[in-house]
Amino acid sequence: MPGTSQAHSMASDDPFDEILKPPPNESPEAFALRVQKEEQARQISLAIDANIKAERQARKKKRIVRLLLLGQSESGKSTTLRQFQRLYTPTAFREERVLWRAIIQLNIVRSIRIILEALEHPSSPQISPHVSPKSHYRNLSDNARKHRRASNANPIASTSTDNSMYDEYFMNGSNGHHNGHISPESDPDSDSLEMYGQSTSLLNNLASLEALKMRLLPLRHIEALLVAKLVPPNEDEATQLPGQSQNNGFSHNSTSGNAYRNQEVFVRPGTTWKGALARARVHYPSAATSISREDSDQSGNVRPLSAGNLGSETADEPQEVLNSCRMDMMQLWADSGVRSLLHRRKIRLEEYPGFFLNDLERVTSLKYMPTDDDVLKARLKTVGVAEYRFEMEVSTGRETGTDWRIVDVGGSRKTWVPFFDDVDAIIFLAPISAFDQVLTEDRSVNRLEDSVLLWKSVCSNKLLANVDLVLFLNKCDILEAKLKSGIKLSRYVRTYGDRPNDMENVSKYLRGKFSAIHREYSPNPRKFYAFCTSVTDTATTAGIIASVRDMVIRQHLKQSKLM
Ligand SMILES: Nc1nc2c(ncn2[C@@H]2O[C@H](COP(=O)(O)OP(=O)(O)OP(=O)(O)O)[C@@H](O)[C@H]2O)c(=O)[nH]1
Ligand SMILES: [Mg+2]
Repeated sequence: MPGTSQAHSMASDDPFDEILKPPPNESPEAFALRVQKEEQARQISLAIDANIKAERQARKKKRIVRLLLLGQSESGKSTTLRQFQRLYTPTAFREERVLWRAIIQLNIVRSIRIILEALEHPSSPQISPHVSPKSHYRNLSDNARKHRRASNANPIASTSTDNSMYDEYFMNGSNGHHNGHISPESDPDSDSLEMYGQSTSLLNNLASLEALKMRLLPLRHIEALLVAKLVPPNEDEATQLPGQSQNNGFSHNSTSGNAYRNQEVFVRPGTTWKGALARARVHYPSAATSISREDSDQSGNVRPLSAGNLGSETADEPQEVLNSCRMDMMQLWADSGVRSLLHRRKIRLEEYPGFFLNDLERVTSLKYMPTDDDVLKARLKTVGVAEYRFEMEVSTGRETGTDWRIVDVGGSRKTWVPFFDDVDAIIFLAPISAFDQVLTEDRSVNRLEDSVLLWKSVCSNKLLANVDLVLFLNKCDILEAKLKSGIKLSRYVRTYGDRPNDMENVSKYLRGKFSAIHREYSPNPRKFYAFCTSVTDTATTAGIIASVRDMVIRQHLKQSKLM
């Protein structure tokens, strides 16, 4: 019979042969049925093969868009990235929220330390990095300033060494003086605790202040615990104080408030994260993976968004300590004398990154779990360059299935250039609220000036000539509060003149300046996209990010010659 002969003709060393071969006395009907079934199975197998092939081809064709986030330290790059994640990979974002609790704990301890150190040194010079120093900026020679500007503001563009630009756009360009940076005058030398000693204030009762400080001592212990958990053991830089390595005239000894304030905990993409993540035993879907280019030889380097090896503890010692110190912390922050000392020293803690003192009751509760807003407000400095990859989880129409690569860079601008290749768009963040502040890393440089020079070098960079630039004039909420509190833009930006010191006029003015630089310095004409943003605000940022997403996709299609 045909079936029998076919079966017998097959190689006899196949172990399935004996089992699968047709029965020797197979009837013609059974034979026909068997052949029919075999054909059906073959068709199914072919269909499966075709499916796999189609999927593979679809994956190949899948859109990969690359977005680069640029801007000075503390401009809001990582926060913008977190907004993308919150919107497009909400599951991963939610699962990571627990990890941010440790960062928030550290942020709280840091704020309290800043207050305590301001009390320790009531008569030291005004040291807030958030206010231009009284005289040092003006005392720098032009050459020294130019040198600092060149090394700080233009490291990414070899063609951009012209530092007169800030003056041109923001100063009375005619006289060439740098007197646009008029620092608010204060008289710190006359500070003493007694002069803040309002009758009800802690500062009026030094014994109770000392007792309160003693009760807050455990905060130092948990700070050390948190730093040890977050920072890899062989990482010196994280605990080194900038003032120690560079004598810039502002360095204090390590016990001073300034030194402490300059010290920031950061995370660096690297292998330690992998082990840390394993210990945390938190599941991260592939959507939230990050690959460090700096460590590209160490492939498969998967970690959560810069949050570290935290969150797995059932008994959370830092949270317990914070909980037990809550009344003292609240008393300290609410104290009228303390507030007036901080005010006089121009330490505006509310504007500092990672400020949670107004939420102490909630965030120190034992069951505290960070909200979306808390995660966006938390401060964790990025060091190095990390590429975060995710596929949009939620359906967003034609963008479904797009693979996003968002590159978030940290302070070291030397590492930016390799990422200018193959970019679809750049979001440049300029924190315009910082017009009266100086860089933490170089207190001779005004933050707005730094942003302007950086914007110019990005606009003029030839590698980016065909890349769409999106400008976020960020921290508009802080800007508005500053203007309302009476801080005048014209004291720092002379060319602002006597225009009204309100949000509408100030933002319009700054937008115009940034736009002019874009127009003048772009190698080829291109569109100018600019938004006034407060990227910590979820509601307003969602709309802006949707616009950016559409723009980036359009740009990507254009570049792929699909449009
Ligand atoms: N109030 C307010 N805070 C903001 C805004 N944007 C960012 N922040 C806060 O500012 C801090 C710094 O933001 P990051 O996103 O960490 O800044 P970054 O540019 O990534 O800084 P580096 O990692 O040092 O380069 C964080 O605590 C944010 O919550 C804003 O628009 N308004
Ligand atoms: Mg960052």
